[in-house]
Amino acid sequence: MSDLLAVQNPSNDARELYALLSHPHLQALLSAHDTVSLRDYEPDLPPLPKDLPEDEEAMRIVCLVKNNQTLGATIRRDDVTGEIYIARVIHGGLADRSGLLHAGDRLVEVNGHPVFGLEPEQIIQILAHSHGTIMFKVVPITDRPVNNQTMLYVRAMVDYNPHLDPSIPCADAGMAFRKGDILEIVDQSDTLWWQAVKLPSISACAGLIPSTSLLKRSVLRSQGLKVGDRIITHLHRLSGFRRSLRLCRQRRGQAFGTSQFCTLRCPTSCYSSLANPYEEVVRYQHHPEHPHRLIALLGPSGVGVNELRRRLIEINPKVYQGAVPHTTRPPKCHEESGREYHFISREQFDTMVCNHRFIEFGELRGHLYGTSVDAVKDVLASGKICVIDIEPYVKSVRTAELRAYVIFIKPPTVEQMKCTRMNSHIITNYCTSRPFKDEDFQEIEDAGRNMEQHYCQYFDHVIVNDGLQAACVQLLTAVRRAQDEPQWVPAAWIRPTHQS
Ligand SMILES: Nc1ncnc2c1ncn2[C@@H]1O[C@H](COP(=O)(O)OP(=O)(O)OP(=O)(O)O)[C@@H](O)[C@H]1O
Repeated sequence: MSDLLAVQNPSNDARELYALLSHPHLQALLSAHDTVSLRDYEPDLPPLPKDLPEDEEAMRIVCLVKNNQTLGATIRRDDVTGEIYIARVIHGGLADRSGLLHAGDRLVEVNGHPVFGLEPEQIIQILAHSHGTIMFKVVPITDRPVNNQTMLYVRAMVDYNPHLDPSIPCADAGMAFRKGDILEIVDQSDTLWWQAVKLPSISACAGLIPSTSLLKRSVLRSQGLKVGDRIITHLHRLSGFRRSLRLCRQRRGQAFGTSQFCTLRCPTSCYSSLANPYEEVVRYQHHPEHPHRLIALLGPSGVGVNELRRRLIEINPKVYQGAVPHTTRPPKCHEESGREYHFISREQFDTMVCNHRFIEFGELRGHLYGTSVDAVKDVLASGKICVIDIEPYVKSVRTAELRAYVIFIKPPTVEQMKCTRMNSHIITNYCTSRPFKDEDFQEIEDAGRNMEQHYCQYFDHVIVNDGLQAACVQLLTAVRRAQDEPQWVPAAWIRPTHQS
């Protein structure tokens, strides 16, 4: 300031600088800076004793203030030496955020208690009874591994509860998840126990989850199987699957046992949650220039899947369309091949089955019916959104080719169905219908629960079909969202993986 004042005939810039520096706020800021920069912040440590041995280990004293959160670290005892080590530091937990404790650090004292020779449970007790600041004396690990892992996102295909898993090192550090949950795996450095957060994440702190191989083993064990056993997922015989038989689904029984259908596409035999308990997923935004995603609706028979599908198409037939099915039955006089059905011979139909060209097929009154992949692709190629209803075996539509967005139509409670379906009719057979009975509602509810329990991991969206109008609006919104907003999809759709 004084230098500036001393300048004779100061330039405009110098004058402006002087005016700025004279401003009281800036003066206060400069004064605060000078005060802080002159202060000595070094800790006042006692001088090191002169007779320290050469090989004295460098120790680190770490003080953490414990709040309601757990410390976010697990410990292990080396059975040979009796030393206690930090086994892992939970990503985002208190210890991790302090940046002062690392997996592999040797624990020497906790709050002044030497821990050598103690059992991990005894140390956990010391920690559990400590409040406020906890002091750890540790010998830091010398070669800390560099964490160069990339983020991995997976969809859980099975349920997991750490409190029911006897093999987890610390159940409280574990993270429970349900089928269909999206997990962000933040640490895979341990081959057995990974760390993950559930998305959308409300906590920055990760939890322990079993690695793929460990989870596979524990799921197999719970099913009474061993690693290496050939997994054949059973077709869950759920009562209440689609009854209207507009397309009679899944030709069951002897006919499919014939050699002709030996390569019959069995939607579940090779598609098992047990084989892949975590499905790798990526965030996928449908590109406006690519064909739309297929919309696949499923739900228990009688819940209203077809009613909703029909109404959606009716809203805007220029945008939404069903796929034209194939059949071996002869055309009726008003029918035209490629409009109501693709009329084909039994031999042609069998060839398509053998070539896996059907998403679903079945037999009704001696005739075969099926929805083909090509019929769906034709609709998609025309720029429309194809809407089909399927049985819950979704393997045939969860492909890179069709990229199906699966919507589960869930029944409301029996009491609610009694109100909303008072004037509706259930289709009991190919073409006959009658008013709903109470048993029908119970059957729909049971079948819905069963379906959800077995297949919820494949649902991208769930709509409760209570009021028809409201369900229709929800369907419209969900279908738009499927095309316009980013969604989690199997990584194999975007880049082939070993799972594909
Ligand atoms: N929310 C609703 N409120 C009232 N009636 C409904 C509702 N949803 C569907 N319905 C009626 O219930 C009956 C059965 O619906 P729909 O045929 O769509 O069942 P579905 O799920 O396709 O089963 P299926 O294929 O076995 O027939 C129809 O008469 C339909 O109009």
